[in-house]
Amino acid sequence: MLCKAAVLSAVGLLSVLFYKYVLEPLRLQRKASLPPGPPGHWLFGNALPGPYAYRQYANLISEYGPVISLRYGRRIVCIVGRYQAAVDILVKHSAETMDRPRAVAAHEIMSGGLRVVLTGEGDRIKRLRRALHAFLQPKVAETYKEMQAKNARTYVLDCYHTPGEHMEHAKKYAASVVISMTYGKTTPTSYSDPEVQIVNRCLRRLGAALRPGAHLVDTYPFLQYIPGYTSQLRKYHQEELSFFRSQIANVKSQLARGEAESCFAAHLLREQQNLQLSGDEVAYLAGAMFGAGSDTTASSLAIVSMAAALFPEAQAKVQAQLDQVIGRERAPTFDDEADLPEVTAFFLEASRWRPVASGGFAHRATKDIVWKDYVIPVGAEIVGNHLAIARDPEVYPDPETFNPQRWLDANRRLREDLKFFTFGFGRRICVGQHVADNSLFINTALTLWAFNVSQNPSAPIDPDAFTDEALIFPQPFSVSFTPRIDGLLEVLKEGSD
Ligand code: HEM
Repeated sequence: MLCKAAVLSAVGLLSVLFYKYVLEPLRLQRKASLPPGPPGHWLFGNALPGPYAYRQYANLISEYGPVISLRYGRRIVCIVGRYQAAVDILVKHSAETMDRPRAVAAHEIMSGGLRVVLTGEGDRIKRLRRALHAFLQPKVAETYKEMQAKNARTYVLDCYHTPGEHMEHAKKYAASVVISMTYGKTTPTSYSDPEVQIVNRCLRRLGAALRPGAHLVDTYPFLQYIPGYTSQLRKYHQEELSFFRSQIANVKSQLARGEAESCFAAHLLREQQNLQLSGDEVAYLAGAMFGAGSDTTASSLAIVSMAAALFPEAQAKVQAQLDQVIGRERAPTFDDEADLPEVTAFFLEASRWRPVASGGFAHRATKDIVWKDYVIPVGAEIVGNHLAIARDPEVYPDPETFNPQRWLDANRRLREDLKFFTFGFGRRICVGQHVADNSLFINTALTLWAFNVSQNPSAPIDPDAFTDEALIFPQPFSVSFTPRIDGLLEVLKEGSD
């Protein structure tokens, strides 16, 4: 009797697996309405892309059209690679594309389901984003400007003293700003600080877990129930959680002593009831700020320096405006922003030329989405490929050329009608975009005002040498920072008093 039941359960299980992993992929394969894409194996679908996937996808967009579809086993992935298609699919359908695909290893196990950037549609993401908005919306972002300007001056001084370490200085700037905002730490944060090293270790593990094909449990979630199979991933989660909890505990005791600086963690603790957040949601939300805001900003600053060195004529145009508006007796500040459209145009173009989130972050369709003659089926992953969109020749003519002037109108003012998706799409757009834009403005203005940034003739820059990660970073490169201001150190010091 027992034996018969066991056989029946085994047959039942095999039928379910056969349907899920053989019949369902075939059904999806036959769906004539999917956007076009390269042919794949009848059962397994397309081969995983290998290194520099974001470049390969951008090439497929040039070959097959603005939206392509690929199939990896049961997963359908649609890549959106042109501006208007991104507006049509990811902006106009933002309610149906705000979900994230399931990430068993990276999110459910390694992050305990708590990491904001990987959280799917539902009540939790609404609560988390509401809490983030309250702290990062444009009006509140204004209040960080003074701290950002102070750190930007330190960045310029650091580049002056040790130009060979300019990328470390960019990382120090970004880490200092985000840690000051999050935990209220006011002293500069070095990348070698133990706390930063712990967060970076966790982020590296996360990045590795997010690589397609990294963990079999993502394809076969039932594996997580095999005792011991995911114990390493669970250990990583415990390590990260206890670190995030310890940071919150520090702020809690500062609050109890009445010594807490005004910061995101203090705000979350004070408003925890209203925001309806659990203790661990608070810990992870604060911890996630570093992951989301640090390397993104640091990489963007390094790309600005790279572009300045590679394109001296574009740099000179910004400096001409800086000389005219600011002169050389004082340093630019946030108050000058409206009068310095060349500065903004320069960093907007740098962010388009080498988009930090080149591959884009995956969204997931919660309904069938009709686009032109195609249907993106419910459950499909939708990824806006920033690199391909940045190369859309209809929106950015001559897209390979670095040309900040494309962002300005005939009156040399910033164009209202030209946009790029540096910060992503729809209801998952980056919540830190205002803080990030402020960082880019003040650092670009101060750096190009203070220095002529140039290539080192003995070490020419390779403009394509970038890391192969979810957030791309330039490979180390050398630049010279030649002061253009007499008494630079004194002028910088005067403004900061
Ligand atoms: C130049 C710097 C930055 C860039 C290029 C950038 C880019 C992005 C992108 C592309 C996304 C994903 C959007 C999508 O899914 O479509 C994102 C999400 C996010 N960003 Fe940023 N970001 C930057 C700075 C920051 C900063 C400074 C913070 C916080 C202080 C921040 C916090 C976040 C958070 C919390 C999310 C997750 C939002 C969600 O999944 O709902 N970012 N960012």
